[in-house]
Amino acid sequence: MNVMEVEDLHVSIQQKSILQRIQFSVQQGEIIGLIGPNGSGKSTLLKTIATLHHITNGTIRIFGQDIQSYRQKELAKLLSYVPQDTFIDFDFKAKEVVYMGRHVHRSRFETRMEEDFFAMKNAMMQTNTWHLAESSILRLSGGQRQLVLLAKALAQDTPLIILDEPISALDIYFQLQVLSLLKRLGDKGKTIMMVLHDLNLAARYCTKLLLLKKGEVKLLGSPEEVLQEDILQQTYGVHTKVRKDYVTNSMTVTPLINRKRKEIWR
Ligand SMILES: Nc1ncnc2c1ncn2[C@@H]1O[C@H](COP(=O)(O)OP(=O)(O)OP(=O)(O)O)[C@@H](O)[C@H]1O
Repeated sequence: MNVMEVEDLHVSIQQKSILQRIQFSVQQGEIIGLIGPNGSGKSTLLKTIATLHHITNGTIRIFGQDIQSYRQKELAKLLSYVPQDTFIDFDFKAKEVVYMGRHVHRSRFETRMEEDFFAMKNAMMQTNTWHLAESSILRLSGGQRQLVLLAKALAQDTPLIILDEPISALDIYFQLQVLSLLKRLGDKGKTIMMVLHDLNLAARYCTKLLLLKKGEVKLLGSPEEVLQEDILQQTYGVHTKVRKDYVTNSMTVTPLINRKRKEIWR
């Protein structure tokens, strides 16, 4: 089933073209790793899908319907989004932040139901944050806050989950916990699209990689198809060695000194 189709998408911000001719589709259960150099447009693409940026041209369809024709609440039942910046300025308990993910399932004056409690608790258990439920979000570490915001997205219980660098503040234990949780969700039919900078983890946990360069899709394919030495050289300007890791059985990328560019670091 086609969960998302993006057709000839162009996005300009303040008259500057950021995304051009973006075209791809995403099927149910896929875990798409959005990769590409700094400034290539990854966050802009996710924000545009989350309707935070105006579409200059083209179409994004979610479950066959143009995202611009959805009412906000309807779309929030289909798509949850966790931004790169997880700063929260209000003194909420962590569990209250996770409960916010449930708002889309209730009218404004409706009280919380038992199922909201279970969705909140389950999301916090899955992300190893249940012990932080009563803590103020202001007193959590950056990594703990990132996990709580992931829990909020899980509590929202949408078929499509969009995450901007969901493991950027996490130690290696929690990186693997989160990525294997997302993989299990993918196996259960959730569709996930996330920005990752770590190409090795992207190769290991994503079913497909979408490579952006200068606001355009350079390639969409399996990790084997996308992570090729010449493609990485052209996109990142870095010489790499790519091979299959015999422990994880996934592609692994080793960046090497780029002799041609005479870089000064070693
Ligand atoms: N609100 C904005 N106003 C003006 N320019 C913007 C805005 N947001 C992003 N840009 C520009 O759009 C381009 C793409 O930015 P974006 O954040 O999407 O890149 P990215 O691939 O997510 O980068 P990174 O890997 O560094 O997070 C950059 O040149 C950036 O300066």
